[in-house]
Amino acid sequence: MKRRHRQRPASGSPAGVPQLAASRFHPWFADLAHLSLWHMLTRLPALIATALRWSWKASPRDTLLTFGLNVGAGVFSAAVLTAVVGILQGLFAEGPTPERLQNALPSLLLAGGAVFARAALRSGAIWAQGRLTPMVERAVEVELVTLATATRLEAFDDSEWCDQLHRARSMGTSEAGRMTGYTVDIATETVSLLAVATVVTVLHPLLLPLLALTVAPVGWAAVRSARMRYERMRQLSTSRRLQYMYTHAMTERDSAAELRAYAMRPMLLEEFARVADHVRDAMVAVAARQTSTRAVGDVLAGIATLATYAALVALLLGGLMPLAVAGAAYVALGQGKAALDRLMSAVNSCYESGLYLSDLLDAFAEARRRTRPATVGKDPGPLQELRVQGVDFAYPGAQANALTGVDITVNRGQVVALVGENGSGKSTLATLISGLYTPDAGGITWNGTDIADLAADRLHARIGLIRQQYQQWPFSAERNITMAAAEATDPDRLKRALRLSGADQVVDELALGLATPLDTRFEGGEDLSGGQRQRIAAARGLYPEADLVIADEPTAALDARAEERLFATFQAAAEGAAVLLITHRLASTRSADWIYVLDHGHVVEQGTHSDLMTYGGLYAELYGIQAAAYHAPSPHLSYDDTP
Ligand SMILES: Nc1ncnc2c1ncn2[C@@H]1O[C@H](COP(=O)(O)OP(=O)(O)OP(=O)(O)O)[C@@H](O)[C@H]1O
Repeated sequence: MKRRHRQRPASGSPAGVPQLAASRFHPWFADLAHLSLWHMLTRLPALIATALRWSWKASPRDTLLTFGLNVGAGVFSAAVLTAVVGILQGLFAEGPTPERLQNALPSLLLAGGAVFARAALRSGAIWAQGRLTPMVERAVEVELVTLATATRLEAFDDSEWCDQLHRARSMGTSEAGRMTGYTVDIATETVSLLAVATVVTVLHPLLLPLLALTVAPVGWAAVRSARMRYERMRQLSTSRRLQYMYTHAMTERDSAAELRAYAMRPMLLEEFARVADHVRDAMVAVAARQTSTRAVGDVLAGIATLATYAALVALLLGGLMPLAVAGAAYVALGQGKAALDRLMSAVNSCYESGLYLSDLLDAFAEARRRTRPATVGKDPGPLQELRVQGVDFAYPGAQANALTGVDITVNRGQVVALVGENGSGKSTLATLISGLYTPDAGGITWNGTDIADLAADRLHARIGLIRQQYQQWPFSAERNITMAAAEATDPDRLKRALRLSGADQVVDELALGLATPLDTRFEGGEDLSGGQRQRIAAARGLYPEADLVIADEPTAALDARAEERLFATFQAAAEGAAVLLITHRLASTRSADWIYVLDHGHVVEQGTHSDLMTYGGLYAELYGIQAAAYHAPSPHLSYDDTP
């Protein structure tokens, strides 16, 4: 028996509001809040390489253009700086003014040309990057949905995988696009900084250490302030999740009716206000710390700048540096500081985005691990016999098995019923038989071959599934039944499925008939009643003309006439196929060829209706309870029929 390991709840919920379970949604915030610059710089190359690989995959041409043009623009920035040095040297040289102007003219022309070239390259780079970012986003989004939809169903019962996928979907794909921009910024600013470093070294060897002195506090302050941002995100992530949950519950259509019917508004508003106050207080507290750290950074940067300029003046007064060089150094140091500021910001952002990108790539790898190719395996062939032998199954993280040692057989031409009380394992068994879950022990065979060895796509094509919890897709009524593109629809099969399920009456009442979108968010979209939805779901299961129809509570929402019609359909369907029927309506199991009774995941009884009634066990008891309800005397009505 499996044991569930409960996670300790995360702190961060305001008093009086339920504690949220620990979030795995923002695992990076804690790391980032304690990050050292060195750690960041050592991991950065690998993250940048990953971003470049995706950019290249998305569009080699735009990647080359984006980086080439940006780096080119950085080189022309260096040319501008060199020209400025030339201009200053020309202007501050000895001699009459016209001569000095003439000396400065070539540098002036060079500066003008370089500024023009830089602007042209920047425009080109912005255009190329504007194309590249959506291409990268598209590439990762397509990869994500391609891989996520191929994973096996049980992956979605694992909350760790669901969190990982949610994170990849909501953060990874957008951050992957941004990462390209940050990588470009790092390349551009590195070129600018190298250019400044080269120019100042040429001007005077002492200027390079002075440049380093000026920029060090800027770098320190940038890393500190980023760390505080992460710290704030970490502190608030639980409250933000709570806020999101409450906002969702108070503004969505699904919860709107209950919110009003149960007069939940005051209670929800009060809890929401408590969470909002908590967020506000935390923000205010962090803002104070952030301001003081930023002030320290600014003061240090100011002191360093003053020291640098004092050193420049000292060099100037000591006759160690001509005035023109000092002027150029002043300009260069200012540019170097600005370039480093931008570089540090790009490094921070790139690192953060890179973590989400690596998270996304981990999700890709995890999805591949959880996938079994649908097309690999044998063809199941028409069903003769389906056997479930000694099957055990537990949901991931569940305390107990949902099924233990289950044996059942379904033969072609039979209607086999699964009955049992709530939670006894009927739906789980149906899901295993349809090949969506894999048993932990035992096996399920289709004509003697384990279904794990069959091609999943061909197996699914032979099974018509009417699920207990069916999804109404934001598609037309037709596509909600065929689950395929319009051009792939088989009109005869569609007509048959509509007739057998009773969905024909539903479609007749829709304004646009089969073309009506079953979602009011679409133009002409309509909503269906619970029973109408169930008829559509039944038609979906009957459309494939399958060898095995698995019907899990197919009539729970149907009216008496529709229910009778659907059960008759199953009887008829069984003539050419097999039907596995799960139902609590025991009147309809009387005519089943065989009945299995499940209790706490075990098959506890089996036989025909009369066998089980004679046996006098759980089935007879449940049947008796239902029958008694129909025989019970009523002041207004009296039924003398059994169910
Ligand atoms: N996705 C899931 N993750 C974890 N446990 C699950 C999941 N689905 C079902 N269970 C558990 O497995 C057991 C069997 O559930 P199952 O849905 O198969 O019962 P059932 O017989 O179909 O019930 P009902 O008559 O209410 O539809 C129950 O204890 C249930 O709580």
